[in-house]
Amino acid sequence: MGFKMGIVGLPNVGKSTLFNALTKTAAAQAANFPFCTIEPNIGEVAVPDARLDKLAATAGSKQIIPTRMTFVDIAGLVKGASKGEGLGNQFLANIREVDAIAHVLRCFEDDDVTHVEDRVDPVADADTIETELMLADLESIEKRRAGLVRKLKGGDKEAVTQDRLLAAAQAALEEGKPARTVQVDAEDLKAWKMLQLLTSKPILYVCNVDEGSAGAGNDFSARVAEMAAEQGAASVVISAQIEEEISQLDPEEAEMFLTEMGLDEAGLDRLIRAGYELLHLETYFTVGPKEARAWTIPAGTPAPKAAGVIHGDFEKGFIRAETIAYDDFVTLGGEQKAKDAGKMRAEGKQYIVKDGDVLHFLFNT
Ligand SMILES: Nc1ncnc2c1ncn2[C@@H]1O[C@H](COP(=O)(O)OP(=O)(O)OP(=O)(O)O)[C@@H](O)[C@H]1O
Ligand SMILES: [Mg+2]
Repeated sequence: MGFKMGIVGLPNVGKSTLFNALTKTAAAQAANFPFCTIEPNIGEVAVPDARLDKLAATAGSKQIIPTRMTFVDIAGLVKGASKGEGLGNQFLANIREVDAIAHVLRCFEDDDVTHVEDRVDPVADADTIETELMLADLESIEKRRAGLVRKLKGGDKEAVTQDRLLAAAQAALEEGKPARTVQVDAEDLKAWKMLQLLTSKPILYVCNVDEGSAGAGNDFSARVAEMAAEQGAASVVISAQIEEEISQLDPEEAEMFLTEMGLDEAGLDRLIRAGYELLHLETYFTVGPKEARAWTIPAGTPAPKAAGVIHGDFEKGFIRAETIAYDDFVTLGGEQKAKDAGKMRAEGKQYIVKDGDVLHFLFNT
């Protein structure tokens, strides 16, 4: 499956620095000039989950394999981007392809680091980007609706749904509201997602603050948090520069460094988890002596589909899932003991997997 989070924002706000920190590489060129990034950088990031370590310790698993999420570092956008300014439309396709947006906002003062608009104002920056995305959506909606006219005359059912959804998005956008404010019925969700509207994607604001504000945030990030709350969006505070430094350290050094800075965990972990929540993703585990492994599923996934994440055959030949809740597994002391205590359930095809389930799939091939 794979879930993709796009890193979006004005040029030179720290997107590539953040990407490098997340992927613990120097894969993306990060430098103090606008439009440093042109081609998107794509990287997979382990989703931190303390439960996985506990499960591995309980079962004596040799290897720990976290689940992963993809981040895409996208070129910076500027005012007029929807009309071709800056890198123009090139980046829009990159944004269309992601499942959610991490919108990086500059929340640090530093006269040496260029701001494309020569001032630090994250709320205005957020507005600049959102406006461009809304304009791009409006333009693409107009084009697409014009392209549907013939099919609509023919009564094509799919076209009718598409046009109805596009019209709803258009109405919101014309009122200056992003497409994500449109209430979509459950049965339309799939078609809605297929429209890939830029402003329909869930958004997480990332406040890139100065080193000293990594713990408590600053006035800029407080204003972003306020704006996010008004929109019903999430925001996290992070210092991309510090995170990049921490990501280069070995785990013990990193822990010491975090303590020194008064942080209880790396901002990246919070960011990755926030992204996971934003996408309504959940985790189930497979645990044995060889490995303890985490797998990602959308919330509400039935057992056979969850099995299919491991292998298509698991889904096709699904018989049942031996299921132990995470807490039972850990407090009772592993699979056998949980089973002895009557805490292993045999779940069938209708079972909706719960976050934290430890599963063992039985299947036919
Ligand atoms: N929290 C921070 N505090 C101070 N400087 C920072 C911080 N985060 C990033 N920077 C600096 O800002 C500059 C731009 O960073 P980066 O290249 O990551 O931006 P970008 O958003 O990817 O830009 P572009 O859109 O041009 O690709 C770099 O010099 C980086 O070191
Ligand atoms: Mg960059």
